[in-house]
Amino acid sequence: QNCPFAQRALTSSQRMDWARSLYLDELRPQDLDLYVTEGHPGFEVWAEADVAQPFWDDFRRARILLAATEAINHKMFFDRECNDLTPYTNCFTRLDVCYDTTGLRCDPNLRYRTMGGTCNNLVNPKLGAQFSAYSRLMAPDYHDCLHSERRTAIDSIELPSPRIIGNILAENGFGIQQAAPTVSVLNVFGAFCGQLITHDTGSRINVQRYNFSGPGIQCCSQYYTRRLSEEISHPACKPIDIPVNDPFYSQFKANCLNFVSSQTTFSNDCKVGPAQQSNSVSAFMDLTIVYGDDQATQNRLRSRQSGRMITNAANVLPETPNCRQQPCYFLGDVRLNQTPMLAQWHSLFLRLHNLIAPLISANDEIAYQEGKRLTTALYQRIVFNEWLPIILGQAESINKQLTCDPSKANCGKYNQYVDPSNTNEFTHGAFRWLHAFVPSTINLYGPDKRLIMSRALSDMNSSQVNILNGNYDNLLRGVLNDPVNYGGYSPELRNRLMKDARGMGIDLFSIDIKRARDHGVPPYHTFISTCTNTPAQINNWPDLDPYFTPASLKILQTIYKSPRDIDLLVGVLGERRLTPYTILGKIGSCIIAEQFKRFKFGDRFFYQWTDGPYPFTQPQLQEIERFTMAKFLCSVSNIGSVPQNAFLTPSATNPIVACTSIPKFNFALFAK
Ligand code: HEM
Ligand SMILES: [Ca+2]
Repeated sequence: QNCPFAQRALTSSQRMDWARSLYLDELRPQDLDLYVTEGHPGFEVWAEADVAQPFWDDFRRARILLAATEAINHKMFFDRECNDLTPYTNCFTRLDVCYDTTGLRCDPNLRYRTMGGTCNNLVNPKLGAQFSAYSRLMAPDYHDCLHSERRTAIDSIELPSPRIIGNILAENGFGIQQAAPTVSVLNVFGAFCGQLITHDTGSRINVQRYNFSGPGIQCCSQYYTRRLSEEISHPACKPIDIPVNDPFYSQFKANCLNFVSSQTTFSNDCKVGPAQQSNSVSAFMDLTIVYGDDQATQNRLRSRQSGRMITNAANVLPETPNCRQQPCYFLGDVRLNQTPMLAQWHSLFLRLHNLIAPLISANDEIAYQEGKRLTTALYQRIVFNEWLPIILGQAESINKQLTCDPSKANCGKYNQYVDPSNTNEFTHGAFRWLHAFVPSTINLYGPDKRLIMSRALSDMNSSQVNILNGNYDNLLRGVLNDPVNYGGYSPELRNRLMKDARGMGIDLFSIDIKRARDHGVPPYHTFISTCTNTPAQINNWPDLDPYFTPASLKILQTIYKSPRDIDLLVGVLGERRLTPYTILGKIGSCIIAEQFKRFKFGDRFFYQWTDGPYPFTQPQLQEIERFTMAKFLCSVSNIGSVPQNAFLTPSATNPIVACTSIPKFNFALFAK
């Protein structure tokens, strides 16, 4: 290949200069007061988890690679369409800074998944593994082709502030169309299942000081009255502007919301190019939220007796006093203390594991590994066969081979060329749409359906250990009974999330929109051609008629200058529903279905595969296919009765059934 600039390959000191010019990972000690401290709204988000040294080194080298790309870009090659680099990337591939995947020796016959997801894909053992990059369905849309935020299609001026977009949408219920109330709809329990899958497969982290775990970066002045000037703020700062007349924040005179760019890393093909964000957990649906991504976490969680994992006296989750809100729980994922509903989902799997493991073997190691394998299989089974048909619609889910009956239909097979990574468009775009359906209040009901407690979302996390330890079944009844919220992002999430003592919190909607822009997620219209399989030209507002109702289009026109500007999530929230009963439209369901295809066909250890190194036997597989969420809940709680389909609100078509009428899972088939 002709590499016209090869002789100009960057020396290591030049690369360091560029890295310094970006200045993203080191700060002077005197800048320390720029960090968020306890008591700030959103402290929980900005105070980051520990990152092990080798990953820090990766992050730093990735910045150098990006700096090199930037230098090439400025001096030589990109056009405005970001096209020109592609033919030359091979000239720059081995900048000797990428991690070495050849150093990973994978045993193709290994019976169990590795910690953190390495060696699942034998062609590229890092694909989908902890700390690899989020992948993409489309080329990123950065204004400078590399890392800066997208701008309007019309005059290349900044897009409207996410807060202003949120304020307009809030007045219009976020454009969300109401489902027919006469049928069962997704319940709160089902919404939090989405969050569980999210946390299993994705976790971006903010840029932080190099090799330093502590408070996160602050981009606004104290009390959030203004953004810090660029000279004194951290280069990773991208604060969100709040209008002075904001209906909520004006009472605090707050004009700035903290926002820090995500940590970037090497692209999965290790080539020069635009910024790629790091995913700090394994992207596989392998229950890393329960078992952890690394050996140290796993060791901390195992009891070393009959394969069981440790738990607290109430058999909810292990507790620790060493946390920001004391006491709190711990398990495989650090985010579990966000709400009792999320913690409870973790607890359900912990209980299931502890029920299964001792029945498999008396040998601790065998019981643990086999218990983990079966628990993970049962999780995949309920997500693909019960949860997805509700989210995507039964027909779509079957059509895409996501939901299937292995004894009757062709369920497809593992494909090593399917990239299992989590895509930016899914995690930082479409899948956050369920945030809009989280209710503002959570209710707890006793066995006699009596209301026992009703709590605003923003008041729950500080006392969640009390709530969950004492009210396990009451909380479960609440989330199973109550429907999701159809009014759009609730004020609890838009104003009071992780609030400070004054009651001022952060705005999840603004963060979601800003995050997608920070990650280069392209706007809504770019997905139309791919998702509809027909070339679509979206140049004028009427071109969007097939995708939005006239009322929704009118709102969008008040927000954006061009139909080519619409943030992906805003489009997904407002687009026409596929059927009156689904909560997604064409583009949203297309992006989500594509991701679940990757989670299934890109996972060498997916439970249905019969040709892997260690498949389930036919009788075992048949028993797994008989597992349901209702059976799961009856096995690990004392609620006594459940909605037949536990992800849907009870109704005439989804009656509440007694646990005694549900056949038990035959664990004997799995004994070793
Ligand atoms: C009370 C409920 C919830 C709260 C308070 C919450 C809060 C958050 C926060 C603070 C973030 C990080 C935002 C950022 O800095 O970019 C986040 C990320 C995310 N949330 Fe939620 N969330 C909730 C429920 C859900 C649910 C039900 C879903 C269902 C799909 C969901 C999906 C996601 C996704 C996909 C991400 C991105 C994860 C990643 O980093 O890979 N969340 N959420
Ligand atoms: Ca995982």
